Amino acid sequence: MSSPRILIVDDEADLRELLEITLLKMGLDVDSADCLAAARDSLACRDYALVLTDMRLPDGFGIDLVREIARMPRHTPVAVITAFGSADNAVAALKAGAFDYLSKPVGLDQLRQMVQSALRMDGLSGSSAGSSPSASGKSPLLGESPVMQDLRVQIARLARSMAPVSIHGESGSGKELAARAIHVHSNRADKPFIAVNCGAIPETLMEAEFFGYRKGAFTGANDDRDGFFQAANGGTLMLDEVAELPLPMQVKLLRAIQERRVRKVGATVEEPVDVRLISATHQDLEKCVADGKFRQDLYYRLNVIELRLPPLRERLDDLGMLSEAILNRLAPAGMRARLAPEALDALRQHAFPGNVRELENILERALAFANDGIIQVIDLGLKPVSQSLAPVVAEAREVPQPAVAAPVEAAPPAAPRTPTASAAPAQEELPNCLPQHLDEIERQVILRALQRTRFNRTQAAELLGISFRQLRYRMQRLSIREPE
Ligand SMILES: Nc1ncnc2c1ncn2[C@@H]1O[C@H](COP(=O)(O)OP(=O)(O)OP(=O)(O)O)[C@@H](O)[C@H]1O
Repeated sequence: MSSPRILIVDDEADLRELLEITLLKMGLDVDSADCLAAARDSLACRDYALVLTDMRLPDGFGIDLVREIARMPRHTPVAVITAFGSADNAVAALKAGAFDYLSKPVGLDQLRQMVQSALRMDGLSGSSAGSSPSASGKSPLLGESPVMQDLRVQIARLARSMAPVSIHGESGSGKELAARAIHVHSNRADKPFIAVNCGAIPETLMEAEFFGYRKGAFTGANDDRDGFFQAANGGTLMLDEVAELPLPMQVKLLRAIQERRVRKVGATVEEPVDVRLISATHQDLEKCVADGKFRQDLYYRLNVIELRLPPLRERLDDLGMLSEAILNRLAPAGMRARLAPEALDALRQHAFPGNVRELENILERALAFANDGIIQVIDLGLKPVSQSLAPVVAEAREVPQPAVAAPVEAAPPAAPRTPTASAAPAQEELPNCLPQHLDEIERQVILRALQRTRFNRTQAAELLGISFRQLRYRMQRLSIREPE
C-alpha cells in the first residue's frame, strides 16, 4: 500500500527542504511546488492527503489555493503557513476553509502533530467526517426541520477543520450537544471532549483549573495536576458560557490559544497543547466587547466560525419528534408514554424560553402526573398561560378539584401537630394547582441554598445534589435572580 502523499507549496527553498525532510522521515510521500501555478498542476494530476501552503507566493496568495481546494469535491485538508505574528492571516485562512495553520518559525513537533491530525481526517473522508451527522443516524441532535438539517450539514463541515467555533444560542437550545457532535464527527473523536462551564469556576482557581499546577505552587497543591487544556489534549475543549470569563483570565487564554502552549501554575516551562476550541454563550458577545467586558482580540480568535443554534420556538415542527424521543427515554421500562394530541397543541403554543431543556423538564414532570402514560394538557402545568392557550387550559381545569382546595397563599398557619390532627389528614390544605405549588416549594428550597452559600451557585448546586447547569436552568425558570 502506498504512503499518503503531501503537497508542499512554498517558494522558500530552505523551508521547503526542511518540511520535505520532516515529512519523508514520517514515512510520507511528498511533492513540492514553488508557486500557485505549479501547485494547481500537481492538484490536477493526483489526490493529496494534505496540502501545506505558504501564504505569500510569487504568483498569488495561499488563501486563494485554500478557497479553490475548498470548492473541490474531495475535501482535501489544506494547512497554511503564516508569518510570525500575523494572527489575522491565520484567522482569515481558517474562515476561508483551511483545516489548520502553522506560524513561522515552524515548530517541527507542531508540524508532525498537525500532519497526523490531517491524515486521521483523510482516513475518515468519505465516511463519517464526510457525511452529514444526520445521515449516520447517530446524531444526538434531533430534529428534521429545515433549520436542524442545515445545522447538521454545517456541523459536518466544521468537523473537518481545526478552526475555533463559536456557538450562539439561547439557554437549553443544544449548544453543548452541537459541540459534542462537531467533536464526534471530527478526526479527534477518539480523544477527549472536555466541556468547561466558565461561569462555574471561582476566579481564584481559574488559572490552575485551566492550565494545571505544580506541586507546592500554592497551599493545598500537594501533587502536580493537569488542567483542562492538558485533559483535552488531542481532542476538543468546549468553553461554555465563555462571556463569564474574568478579564485577567481572558488575557491568559488568548496567549494559550496563540502560542498553543500553556504553563502550569508554579512551572517555569510551557508545554505544547493540541486542542480544538469550541466556545459557547447565550449572551451577545459582540455587545460584551462593546461594553468592555470581553476582549476584542480574544473574541476575534474564538469567533472564527459562528454556529447559531435556533431556539425551539423557531422549529416547532420538531416538537412532536423531540417529545417522543424524550418520553421514550424517560418512560419506565415496559411503559409507553405519549402526548395526547391536545397536549401537543398546547406545547406548540408555548414560548419555550428554556428551549429543549425546558421541554425535557415539562415532560418529566408531566409524566409523573399522567395516567397510563398519556400526557394531557393539565399534566403539562404550562405557565404563563398565553392568550391562545387559555381556552384549552380552561377546559382542562374542569377536571373536578378537591372540595377543600384553596390557594396556598390563603392557607392559615398550620396548627401545631397533635395526635388528633395527624389522624385526620383529610383536614389538611391541598394545593389547587399542584405544579404551581411544587414550583413554589422548589423556589423556596433553591433560595435557602443560595442564601446559605451567599449566592455561590456552584456550592448551592452541590448542596442540592444537582449540576450547576440544572441549578441555573431552574433559577431562570423560576425567575430567581441574584440580589443587586
Ligand atoms: N436537538 C436536540 N435533540 C435532542 N435533545 C436536545 C436537542 N437540543 C437540546 N437537547 C437536550 O436539551 C438539554 C440541553 O441541551 P444543551 O445542554 O446542549 O443546551 P445548551 O444550549 O448547552 O444549554 P446551556 O445554555 O444551559 O448551557 C440536554 O439535555 C440536551 O440533551
